[in-house]
Amino acid sequence: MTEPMEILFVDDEVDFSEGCVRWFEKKGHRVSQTSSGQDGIDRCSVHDFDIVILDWNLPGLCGIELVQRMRESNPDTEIIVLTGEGTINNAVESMRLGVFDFQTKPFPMGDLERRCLAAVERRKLKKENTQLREVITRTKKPATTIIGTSQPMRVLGRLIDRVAPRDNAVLIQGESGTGKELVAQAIHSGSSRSGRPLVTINCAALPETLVESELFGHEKGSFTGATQMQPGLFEVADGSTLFIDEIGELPLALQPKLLRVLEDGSLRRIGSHKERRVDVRIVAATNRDLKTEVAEGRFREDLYYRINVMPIDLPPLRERDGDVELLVNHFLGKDHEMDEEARQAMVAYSWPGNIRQLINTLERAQVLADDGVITISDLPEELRHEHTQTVASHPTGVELPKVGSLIALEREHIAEVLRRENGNKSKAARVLGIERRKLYRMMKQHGIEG
Ligand SMILES: Nc1ncnc2c1ncn2[C@@H]1O[C@H](COP(=O)(O)OP(=O)(O)OP(=O)(O)O)[C@@H](O)[C@H]1O
Repeated sequence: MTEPMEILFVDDEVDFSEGCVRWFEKKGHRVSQTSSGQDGIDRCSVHDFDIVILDWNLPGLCGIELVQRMRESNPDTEIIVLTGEGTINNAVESMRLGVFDFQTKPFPMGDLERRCLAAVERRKLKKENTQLREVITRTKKPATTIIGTSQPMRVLGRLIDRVAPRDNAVLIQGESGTGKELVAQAIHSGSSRSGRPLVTINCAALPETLVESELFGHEKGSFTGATQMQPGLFEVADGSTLFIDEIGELPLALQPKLLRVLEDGSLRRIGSHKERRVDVRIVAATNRDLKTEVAEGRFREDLYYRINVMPIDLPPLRERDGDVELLVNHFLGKDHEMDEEARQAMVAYSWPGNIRQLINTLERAQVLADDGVITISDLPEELRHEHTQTVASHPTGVELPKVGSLIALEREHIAEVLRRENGNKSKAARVLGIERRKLYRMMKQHGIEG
């Protein structure tokens, strides 16, 4: 059984095309027909056919013009020319225009179906090529190993194994820097879609106006600056997984459009009337409480339920007993060591910025360390401070339950980084390992003056 194809016959010999339609429909393909070249062009501009089978000599439009206009309005659709009078010149000319095949009637139906299948194969390869090119230029490749053997991380590992092979949407929730992108990558790697690359978009990293065009694509000239047609990341991720990071930042006006793709896989590029179909699994992540966002009218309830089919909550690093040591060993590398006091400070610290903050801290310490040995003096002030407090109040080394609210800690940390960077938000955001927009939002939440 071959995969069903969507085919349009454009031929003014109505008996002939009706015969073709019946034959192809019996084989399970979706087929339509028209006897007018202009109607064929119009249909192609609103529908994404796999193949158009064209007569070369239609009244009103010459073959070359017809092919040119079809290619312009639909560069992805493959064209097969089937004509009563085939001349070498016409065949050469149509091939030059990118037509897949040029055949003369009568042509056996079985052979025509085989040519169609070959054309669809070429269409798939072209699409895969475009996808790969886009993925290489528009996404970065995250690391793949998730480090951690603590109880919550073992539970998480089992959950990922269960969720990955299913095709439902997944919502990953967790504080900033807890590894949401890494988990998304693991889910994708464990799915049947893993042969294709994971495609990523971060809604917080893009200006609101660009999010729509990045996700859904745009046609040439659809807005100022749209000098080239660009497929959206949904099209790039066709057959694969799209990771939508910071989905809580998705503008309210765009949310119905996302809901629609999730419901029936259909979308329209900006500036296009043509409906396209995609087969994309969504993995979304957020560090906002989406339920609150729904309650406060910033996130659509229907979209929330649609993406929250399989929720995964990532624990913050401070709740992963024993994992800090493992992460330190992993990210320290072969060229550096860390003395005992520094290790204790790393373990005792509450890591409001989670693993990302830990990695940044180690990178900084590696630069400062003398002779490759990291000591407490190479660690940032907030770690030294917390360490001193722990040691002072617990000279016997008894494990101390952490005091003070995490929110207060987060506030203090942001304020301190801003102070150190003399109020420069871009630099502070880089040090904190978060996007600038997110820093602004957190400053607002914590009431930190900018
Ligand atoms: N368990 C882990 N093992 C190894 N590396 C990790 C782990 N968790 C996170 N990381 C690393 O920490 C960094 C931050 O992780 P990631 O970007 O996945 O976090 P996030 O939760 O998506 O953050 P944000 O909400 O800010 O986007 C990345 O470099 C990631 O590779």
